[in-house]
Formats: sequence, C-alpha cells, structure tokens
Amino acid sequence: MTADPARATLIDGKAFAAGLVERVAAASARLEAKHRIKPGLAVVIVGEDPASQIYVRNKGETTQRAGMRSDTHRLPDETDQETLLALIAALNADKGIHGILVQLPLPGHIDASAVLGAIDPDKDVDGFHVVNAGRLAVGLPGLVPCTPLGCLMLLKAELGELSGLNAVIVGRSNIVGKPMAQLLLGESCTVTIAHSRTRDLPALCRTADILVAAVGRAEMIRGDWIKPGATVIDVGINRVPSRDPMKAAQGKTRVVGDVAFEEAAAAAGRITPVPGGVGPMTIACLLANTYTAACRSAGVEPDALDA
Ligand SMILES: Nc1nc(=O)c2c([nH]1)NC[C@@H]1CN(c3ccc(C(=O)N[C@@H](CCC(=O)O)C(=O)O)cc3)C=[N+]21
Repeated sequence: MTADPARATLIDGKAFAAGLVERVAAASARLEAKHRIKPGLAVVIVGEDPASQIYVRNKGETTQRAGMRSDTHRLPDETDQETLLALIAALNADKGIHGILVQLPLPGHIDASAVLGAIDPDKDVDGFHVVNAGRLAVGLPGLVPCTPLGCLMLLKAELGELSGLNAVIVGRSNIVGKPMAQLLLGESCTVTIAHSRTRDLPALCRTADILVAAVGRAEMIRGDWIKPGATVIDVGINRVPSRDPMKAAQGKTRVVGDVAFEEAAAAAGRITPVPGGVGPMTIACLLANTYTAACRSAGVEPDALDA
C-alpha cells in the first residue's frame, strides 16, 4: 500500500469504525422492522469535566446516526450516590433502554464499584460489571468492554487468524488490559500481561507479534521495543503540549498515544494511529453492544456485525 517498504501500514480505525456503525445501523433497522425494537442507550454523566462532555456528545451523535435512541442524563457534580443509584434502578426497569453507560471517572464522593454493580449486567454495555468480567473469563456469552472488543476486531480484520501468535499487553487495567488478555486467549494467542513491575519490558515487547499498549503514558513504547513486522495497537490517549513552542506557550495541546508513533512505524508491520485508531472503535463497539443487548432482551439472535 505504501511506497516506503520500511514503514508500517496504518490501521485506519476511523474508517473501520464508520463501517461498523453502518452495519450496526442496518442491523438495528432490521430489528426494528421485524420485531418493533429500537435499541436504546442511556448515558449518565456526573459533573462538568470538559473532556467527558466531549465524549458524551460524540457518543450521543453517533448513536443517533446509527438510528438508535440515545438519552443523556447530565447530573451535577454534587449528586449523591443514592440519587445516582435511583436513576440506575429506573433505567434498569425501563423497557425502552437496552444499554446503560455511566461515564467514568465519577466524582470522588461516589463509590464507582457500587454504581457499576447496580447496573443490570444484561444492560451493561461497557462490560464493566463483575458478572460480565466473569462471563468473559469462563467463555460465556456476555457484554465485552468496548475498547478491547474494538482492538480485537481490528486485529482480526488485519491479520485474520490469530492462533499461536505471541501477544504482549502492556497495562493490567480492568477496563482494557485484563479483558484484552481474555479475548486474545480466546483466539488462542500466547498472552503476556506486562505492567509497571515487569522486568526488562523492552525485551519482553520484542517477543510480541501483537503488541497492545494500554498504560496511559505518552509515547512510552519506543521503536526499538518493536519486533520487525509486528502489529501494534495503541490504546493510549494522552494530551501533551503542542509541537509548536508558540502554541505550547498558549497552553495548546495535541493528542498522542502510548507508543512513540514515528519510531514504531519504522519497525512495525502495521500500527494504529492516535487519534483515528482505537478511539473511534470504542464508540462503534458501544453501539454494537447496545444492539446486541437489545436483541438478547427480546430473545432474538443478533446479526453478524463483522466486515
Ligand atoms: N464508562 C465509560 N466508558 C468509556 O468507554 C469511557 C469512559 N467511561 N470514560 C472516558 C473514556 C474515554 N473514552 C473514549 C472513547 C473514544 C475516544 C475517541 O474516539 N477518540 C478520538 C478523538 C481523540 C481526540 O482527538 O481527542 C480518536 O482517538 O480518534 C476517546 C475516548 C471512552 N471512555
């Protein structure tokens, strides 16, 4: 595809996500025509964090583009836990709502695990409920966290069969690293999870056919950590000062991943950019999960959504 053979092929997550949203929209339209069910997503945001507001708005817009119902509940920062739990109970009981997402992080006075635990696991389109984590771990059908699900879709679309490949995941969070490991294990990869205590991380990364970076540290993964030809999936979204010192002085920022992109692209076979890689897939998978949840609520087998 590229003229320069020494440079990795870009994995266009934005384009793949747009295709997935289209397939979800078509599948949702069929569900509505046949079964009179319009998938409905409720997004709950507590507080005024500007970055969170942007995600919530993007999600709302994409949901409507997919022909789904999208309700956004904006609660003030000082909302108490009982009020939030009462809203979740009402959404659990609402037959028109098939997916519930509570935007993280929550304000410090709220116990996030109590809130996530109150969501009906069958409406838990983030896949963060312990019941869904357990289902994923033992291979039962459930709802899978959106970011790792999106990464897996990109990997399968790019590489086809993943069986037998060495996968190294850098980062052990409950929302990315651990579920990513479960998904890749399910594809018969040999999976290693690395973290802040890992010894000789560069050497470990050089064993990876698939390298997933989900640490939340700007450009931490360097070019000489990449096995030549490896597939690199960059989950990080980090704001750093603009390259232009004038703009940086004005407080302007740019978004970079957890991978030093230019260096890594010189070694990797394929790589996701930031922005335009994993991020758009996260939102597309949220819609896919909402569609799946709506089908299951009616006992309908979901249509396949792969390309
Ligand atoms: N309960 C919950 N579930 C979440 O999934 C969740 C959350 N809380 N809290 C916040 C994080 C963040 N998140 C993003 C999703 C997509 C992009 C995305 O599409 N980013 C674009 C634009 C990036 C930019 O330019 O800022 C891209 O990467 O190309 C970013 C961030 C979901 N989150």
